[in-house]
Amino acid sequence: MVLLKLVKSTFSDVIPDLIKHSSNVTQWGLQRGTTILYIPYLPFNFFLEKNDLNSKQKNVISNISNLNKQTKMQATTKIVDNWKKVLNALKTNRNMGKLWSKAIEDHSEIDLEESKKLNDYRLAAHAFIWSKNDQSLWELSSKASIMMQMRFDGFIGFPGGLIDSTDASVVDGLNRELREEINLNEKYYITNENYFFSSVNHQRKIILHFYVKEVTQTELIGIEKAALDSHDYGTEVMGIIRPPLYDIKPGRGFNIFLQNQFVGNSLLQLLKTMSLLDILDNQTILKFIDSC
Ligand SMILES: O=c1[nH]cnc2c1ncn2[C@H]1C[C@H](O)[C@@H](COP(=O)(O)OP(=O)(O)O)O1
Repeated sequence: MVLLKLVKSTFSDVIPDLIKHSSNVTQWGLQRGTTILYIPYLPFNFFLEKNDLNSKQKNVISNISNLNKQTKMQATTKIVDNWKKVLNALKTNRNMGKLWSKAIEDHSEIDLEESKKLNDYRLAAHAFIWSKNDQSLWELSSKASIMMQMRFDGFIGFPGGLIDSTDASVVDGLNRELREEINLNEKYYITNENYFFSSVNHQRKIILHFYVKEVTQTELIGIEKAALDSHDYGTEVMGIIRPPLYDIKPGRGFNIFLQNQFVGNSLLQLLKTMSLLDILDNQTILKFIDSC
């Protein structure tokens, strides 16, 4: 990390546009004051292929590219460690209900290719449809609006469902479910590019695929309104909800929402996806769980 600080101060003069921004990453559990490089979205090859760079500059970019890989690995280890703390807090928090700690024990993450080998397992797929948020309530704001639903069984979950043998693919089955449950317009249909991660429950022999679709705030409101006309509205789907991501003191807001009952591993899917999309960092998630 110290090395990276050095790199930043030395090289930022050489290629100022390469180092877009550096940040304290306390949310990843690194010590305050630690600086890491935040590498721009453009791939390094983009810079290496630029004709106006001299060989020294290209060398610098190659070195930073290698450091970037190392930094990512270190940061990922920290994220994974912190994620374990989140899982542990979820398991041990008494206010979150026995059902929830069982859900965490029963589900584990599985690689997509690995999951294809479990061919006697049922498949289900659910979607995290969300937008960045530009609305605020008094002085409170949240970074995102996320679509979840109150189900017929009193549990909260994401729209989606079991994949049928008649569905041409997982994504086709998911879009069929989204049509039935939330009347999703086909222009928002999920594609393989929206795939995020998969979980498995070996006891119940089911694989849960999870997809993420970002839309604009206006589009999300349109999707929510259209859901009222869905086939399943009022029967399987009792209402569309948005998790209130607010941090309201004392102890109100998202931590109250966390005390609901969530179907399958949907709460894990919610927290993990918010963490990966940087909607809420792991430290904040831990704080919310601890204040349940
Ligand atoms: O949002 C969810 N996240 C993870 N797992 C979920 C979610 N919703 C349901 N489930 C589990 C529960 C079941 O084992 C299967 C399928 O349930 P469901 O979505 O109710 O399926 P149908 O609509 O009946 O096809 O996934």
